[in-house]
Formats: sequence, C-alpha cells, structure tokens
Amino acid sequence: MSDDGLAVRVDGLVKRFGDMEAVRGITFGVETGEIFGFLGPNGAGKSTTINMLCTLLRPTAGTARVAGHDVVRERDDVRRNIGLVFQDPTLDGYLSGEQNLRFHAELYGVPRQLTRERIRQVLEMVGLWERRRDLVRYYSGGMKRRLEIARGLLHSPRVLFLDEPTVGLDPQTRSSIWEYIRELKRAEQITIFMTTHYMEEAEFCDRIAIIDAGRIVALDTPEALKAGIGEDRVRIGTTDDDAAIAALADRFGVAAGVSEGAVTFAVPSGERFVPRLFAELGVPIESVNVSRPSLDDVFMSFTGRTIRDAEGSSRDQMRLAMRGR
Ligand SMILES: Nc1ncnc2c1ncn2[C@@H]1O[C@H](COP(=O)(O)OP(=O)(O)OP(=O)(O)O)[C@@H](O)[C@H]1O
Repeated sequence: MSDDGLAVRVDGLVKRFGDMEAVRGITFGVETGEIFGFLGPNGAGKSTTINMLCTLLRPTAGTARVAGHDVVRERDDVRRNIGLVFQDPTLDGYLSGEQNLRFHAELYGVPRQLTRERIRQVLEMVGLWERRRDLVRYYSGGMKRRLEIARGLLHSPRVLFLDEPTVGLDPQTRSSIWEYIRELKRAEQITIFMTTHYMEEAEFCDRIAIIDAGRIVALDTPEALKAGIGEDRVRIGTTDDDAAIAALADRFGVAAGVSEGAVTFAVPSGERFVPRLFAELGVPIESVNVSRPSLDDVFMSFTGRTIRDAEGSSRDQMRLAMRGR
C-alpha cells in the first residue's frame, strides 16, 4: 500500500515556468480514504499541483508520491492507480454514455469480463444508468460532469483527482455532484483529491489546504480552521468609509479595511459590539452584517484579503504581465 497510510505524499514540491514560480515548495500528506480539498483563488497554483501529482507535469524540484509511487520515477504505476476528472470535458458527444465508458475501459485495460458490471456500477452511482444509451451531446452540463466522474472511477483507482469538479455548474447541480462525491467515498473507499475555489464547497472536505500564490498558508479540517479564528466578522455600509475606518481605529482600537465594497473588521463578539458602534462611531451607518468565521475569514486571516479580492488581484497581475509583453 501507500507510505504510512498516506495516499499522497508531497515534499518540497516546486514548479517553475521560466521566471514564474507557480508552486513554491509545498509539503503535505493526504490520508487514505480522505476527501482532501485544495482551496485557493484563480492562479494560486492548484491546477499546476494537481497536474504534477497526476504525472502530467514534471516537478522542477521536490518529490511527490501517489498511491505509494513516485510521480517521476514510477509514472506508469501512478497512472494505473489514479482517476482524473479535469475542467475541460473530454467526452465524445457522438457516443452514448455507455459507449464512452466502454472505450475508456479498453484504454485502461479493464478485464473484458468485468467491464459490463463495472460500467453498470459506476453509472448507477452517478444516477445515469437509465440514460446510458443517450448520446452524450444531449446530456446537460451536470450529467456530463457526472459521466466524467463515472469514467474516472471505471478502472477502480485508489486516488481520484477532481480539478474544480463543479465549476460552471448551477448551484443545484453543484450540490448534486457533491452528493455523488460523498456517496463515492462511502461506496468505494478511495481517496479524493480535489481543487476548488468555492469556499462553501471546501466545507464538505475532511481536510483542506489553503493555497495562495504557490504556498500552502493553512491546512486542517474546516472546523479547526474556523475555530482557530475565534472572532466574528462585521461588515458595515457607511456614508464615508475612510472616516469610519479612522473612527474604528481611534475609538475602538479596531483595524478595519474595505473588502468587497464594505468596511470590514473582526471582533470577538460581533452582536455585542454592534450597539456600541451605533452609539459611538460618529459616522452614519447604512447597513450592518455580523457573521461567524467562515473559510473566507480563514483565508483573510492568513493572507490579509478575501479570496475574491485575491482573484481580482491575480487577474490584474495577469493583465499587467500580458501588457508588459
Ligand atoms: N504552462 C504554463 N506556463 C506559464 N505559466 C503557467 C503555466 N501554467 C500555469 N501557469 C501560471 O502559474 C500560476 C498558477 O496557475 P494554476 O493554473 O496552477 O492556478 P490555479 O490555482 O489552478 O488557478 P485556476 O483556479 O484559475 O485554475 C498562474 O500564474 C499561471 O498563470
């Protein structure tokens, strides 16, 4: 089996593209049977990491072992033991769901006598058995993604890699994909390694690593990460944000900033703080929102900005880089 019960073991992994260091020496382990989430804004290095673990990209430095095998030296062993579901669909629309799976089974050398039963199992698991004879081009986006998950499972991999499995899907379909992922964990006892930039979804993972600008900034269960914050988040809409930020610092000793258009800060007990705010801030308040720590706050506490702001800035950086060419 894998090293010390670890399905994935990463040590000092680095990936450089020219001068650009996309992954900057990350180290972590994923336990067998766990749903492990890799969470971070666009451009943080999630896909680059997953591509190295899947043997599609060669690391610049460091090591990674998947299902007990080295991703560089034992590439074929790694490939035999993993399933992939990537962002870009690679299904053949002119084949039926079942034909797509049969083709994949042959590609992966699934023994003939097992193929039929295995196809039935995985199609039932993702709720597509009844639709198996329909051409994939007539499937909805959610059905296609489910078929890809079924395909990724066909050869009974030990580790399933899902790169943003729900991106571009509507909320209802996203939640149904999650039901299948959780069911999968119960039924197949495999390790699931997934990337996402949806904070709400990371909550469903057993553990998550938060990645920002190529570095892991936090790694734990979602509960432990949120409990570690210990403060509520308060957002206020005001007529004068700069004056409100100055007053918060002067009168309450609270450091606030503007995030996503509202003055935002953290205090130990939000509900108790708000009445004082109205009485003492001295700047008109138009709206108030108090929330318990979320994974967004965890990200904020480690990076100083929200994940959406981080996406904005990474897009800006990319635009600048393009302009500089
Ligand atoms: N082949 C490549 N050549 C040059 N730069 C690359 C290449 N692939 C990725 N990058 C850069 O590496 C950084 C990390 O990209 P990566 O795709 O891993 O991020 P990500 O976290 O997966 O983002 P997303 O959520 O948008 O997929 C980005 O700045 C990206 O532009």
